[in-house]
Amino acid sequence: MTRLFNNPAAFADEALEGFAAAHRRLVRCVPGGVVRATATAPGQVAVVVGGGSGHYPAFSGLVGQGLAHGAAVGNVFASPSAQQVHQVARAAQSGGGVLLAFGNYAGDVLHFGQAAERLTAEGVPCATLAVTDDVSSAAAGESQKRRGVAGDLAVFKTAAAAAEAGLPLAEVVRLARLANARTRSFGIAFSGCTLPGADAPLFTVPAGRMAVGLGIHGEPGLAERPVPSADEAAELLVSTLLHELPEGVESPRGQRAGVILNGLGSVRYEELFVVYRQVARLLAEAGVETVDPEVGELVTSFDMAGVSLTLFWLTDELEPLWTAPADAPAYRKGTVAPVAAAEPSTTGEAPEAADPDPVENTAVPEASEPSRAAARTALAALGAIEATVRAHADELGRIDAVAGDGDHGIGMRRGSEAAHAAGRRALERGAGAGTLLHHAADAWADRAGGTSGALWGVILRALGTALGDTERPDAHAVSVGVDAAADGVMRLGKAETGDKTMVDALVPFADALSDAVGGGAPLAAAWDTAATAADAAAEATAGLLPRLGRARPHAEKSLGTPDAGAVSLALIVRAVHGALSGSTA
Ligand SMILES: Nc1ncnc2c1ncn2[C@@H]1O[C@H](COP(=O)(O)OP(=O)(O)O)[C@@H](O)[C@H]1O
Ligand SMILES: O=C(COP(=O)(O)O)[C@@H](O)CO
Repeated sequence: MTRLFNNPAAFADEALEGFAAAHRRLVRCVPGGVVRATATAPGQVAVVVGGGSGHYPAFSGLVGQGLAHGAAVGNVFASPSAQQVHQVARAAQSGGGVLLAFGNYAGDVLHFGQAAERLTAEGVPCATLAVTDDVSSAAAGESQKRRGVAGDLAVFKTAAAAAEAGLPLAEVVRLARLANARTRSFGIAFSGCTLPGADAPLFTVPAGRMAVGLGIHGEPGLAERPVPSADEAAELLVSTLLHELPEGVESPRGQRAGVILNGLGSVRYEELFVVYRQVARLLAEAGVETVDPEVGELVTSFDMAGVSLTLFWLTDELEPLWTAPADAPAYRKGTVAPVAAAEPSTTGEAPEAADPDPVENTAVPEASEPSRAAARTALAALGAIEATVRAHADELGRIDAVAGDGDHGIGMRRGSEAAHAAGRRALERGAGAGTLLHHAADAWADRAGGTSGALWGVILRALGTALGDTERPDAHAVSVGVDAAADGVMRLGKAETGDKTMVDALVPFADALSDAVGGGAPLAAAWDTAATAADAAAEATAGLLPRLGRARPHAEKSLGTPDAGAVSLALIVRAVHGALSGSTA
């Protein structure tokens, strides 16, 4: 239970503010997250990590000498936005290029990927790496689908120590990839976590049982077993990881391994040590030499009662990177060489150099009167979207919690509120429909983060591009925009119909709209027909098994429950129909 909070929606921002105030010697806040407060050598590669809040010390607590140069910090259990990642990377980089490293989650992959594209286009060499250490989240042959959990630390530490040693970006990336390929984690849980403001945990485990194969976002485990003794828990963790050795490790005997026994949030340190006692014995029996083991909370999930074990199979070149000194708020090792506090100039960018507010600082292109009239309708539609998302936020969170992380309502609410506010400011400045929707798109993606934030940004941007600022948009233009939105979502998210995502509501909606418009129906009537199709299609996702995203490892659990993103899309297009019916567009 998270007991101390003010406004749950502000929890992540307020926690970050307090964290930075407590660790001023080591970190400083920049828009989007934190960077080192200490100077970085010019030309050094910057390792920028990040992810959602709720996992402390991941990710902000791992920023400091010998560890990350910056962390982009998202909302609770939601990836930071591309804009946040970009801002943190600009502030952290010092001329040697940037490695963006994060756990392999859909939202992180989308947003860090977009930020990387933007940095590269600006001339900052940039690479990305998604950590995939969780053996329970996909089979060994599909390791690229695995989630990133406590093995994040092994990969981040390797990359950062390589950067600190002055290696160029290509070498830092190679070593970080090698570390990822040789890191495996597995966990168990006794109870789920409760998000700030929520009145129930994201999952529960019956008394006397434990969940096996946990995630770090309150995803339920993949199986249940009786609660073991500490020694039996150690046996399960060790045997599972020894069962799946990485390529290049034929047998555990004679190997050297970094070890992380990680508490997920409410397992006490003494309990961890009792378990570690047996972990160490079993590894020794198997002939594994442990190197600098870590026992403590390294990647948490609020107050979740759980434990995970990570083995980082070392090589001669990885071991010195694992044992290298570091000084971060939540991770200290050895003694780092003293360095001066960072001057804005040593980070390559002034810390205040945030991306300008797109609405306040971008010239609003001239728009025709018919397009400004359409912009008023678009704003009314954004208002209707905000209202319907607010009214259904709890329900969307509950649907998402069945097999996902329960944050869909929170993210959609943040995004829709920001989009409506940005649209209002754009209209006040005389924007046409296209520009208004572009501003709303950027605001949604930036404020919401997460998978749906990136995808709703794509939807609104595609619509804005189709409507433009000069013509009076007709039903055909709107339908073309919706088709482009569906194409854009599938291109970015790589989901197809049948994967149990929002695509399963968006594509039928786009097709039905296009058919009705092609048949001569006026926009409001065509939209009505299409919204009905989207509703039916969203309901029908209850019968699908997820093949992508957070829910995929829990496919069976999600059977019988519709996809949260498909449901929110159907609710939204129904609400927009109300706004269109009242307009002359
Ligand atoms: N690759 C994808 N393509 C399209 N939609 C996706 C994809 N992955 C997930 N989604 C949609 O995103 C929804 C979850 O959104 P959100 O709560 O923001 O996710 P997360 O917390 O996983 O980032 C899912 O219900 C699904 O509809
Ligand atoms: O939840 C996280 C990011 O994944 P999403 O797919 O955006 O939910 C985050 O906590 C781990 O980085």
